[in-house]
Amino acid sequence: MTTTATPLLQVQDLRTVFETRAGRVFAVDGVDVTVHPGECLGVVGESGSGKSVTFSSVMRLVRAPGRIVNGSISFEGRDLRGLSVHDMRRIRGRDIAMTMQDALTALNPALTVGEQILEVLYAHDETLPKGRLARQRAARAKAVDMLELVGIASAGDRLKYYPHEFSGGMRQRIMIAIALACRPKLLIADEPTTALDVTIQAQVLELIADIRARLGMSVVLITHDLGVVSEYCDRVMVMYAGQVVEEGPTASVIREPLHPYTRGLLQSIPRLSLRGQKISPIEGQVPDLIDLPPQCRFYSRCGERIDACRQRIDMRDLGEQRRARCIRLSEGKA
Ligand SMILES: Nc1ncnc2c1ncn2[C@@H]1O[C@H](COP(=O)(O)OP(=O)(O)OP(=O)(O)O)[C@@H](O)[C@H]1O
Ligand code: NI
Repeated sequence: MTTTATPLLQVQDLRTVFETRAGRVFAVDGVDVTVHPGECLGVVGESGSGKSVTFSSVMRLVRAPGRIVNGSISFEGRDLRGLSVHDMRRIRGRDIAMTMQDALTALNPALTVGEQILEVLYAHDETLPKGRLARQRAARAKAVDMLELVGIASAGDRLKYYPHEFSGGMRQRIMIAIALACRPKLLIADEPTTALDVTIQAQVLELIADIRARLGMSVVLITHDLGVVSEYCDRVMVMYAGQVVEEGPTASVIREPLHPYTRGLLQSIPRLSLRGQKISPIEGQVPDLIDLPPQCRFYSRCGERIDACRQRIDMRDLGEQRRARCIRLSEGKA
């Protein structure tokens, strides 16, 4: 990966809102994302920070009452927001695939896993032969390959199983198999492991890393776990209350976090917090995303706040691919 290469995905100033009875929820509020070819980008932040909505917006899968109100989404230089529904469907599955947070609801309970993989292949795989029988045979062979690739034994037989006949970990693998069926250039994995026990978590993550290396694809890994990010991601983007608050190469962000929120996240993880430091969760709650005052969104929870934080805070470019949204950085301390 070189930083000068044209990005695979570039999102600028994305805003996605939900119109609710209580008011307009600014779920994603001015988010920029860059994913380079071949890299793995980690996206972290507490529950409700806008991680899933950001990437559902990229896939144009946000449902009413949600909608994208601003921003550009460019994939290999093509503007995804301007594509027809038909063209967008071709991009999904073929170029970009996303696995959803909840595998059980994301899979269709009424179809066998084989049928679900075949559906994707028939819709997107242009390398399948034309004749009906040859096409069926080739697609089935590919479906078996995909299940084997994600480590499911007796794949040929398992094609006939329904989603509920698999364990949670297996269902995540199946979702990954479906996502990878057309060899996308970008895989967006939304919390692929939260529901799983530690051993299976590691297996699923190793699997994604392995396939990424073999297929040369880019990965966006959405997770609560900075430990996972430190192990698997080249760069990390930290989200808080609908905004990106810090971004940079993983090793340097973990070694020297610039935003107080990132420091808070690190201190709440036993295996990453600095030795001798007390492990402590961040106190307080994420602010209500309706009627946000123009001030640092972390203000109420920040131990380092000053009066000047009560104004609009922009992202600052700090060199060496580091960016953070904290006014105290300009004072030379943060
Ligand atoms: N259907 C909806 N209606 C109203 N608001 C919504 C809806 N879906 C999401 N939101 C708002 O968008 C915010 C961001 O949600 P999102 O799912 O992106 O968070 P997340 O960072 O993925 O959290 P988690 O880690 O729990 O998955 C939520 O806090 C919520 O306020
Ligand atoms: Ni989410």
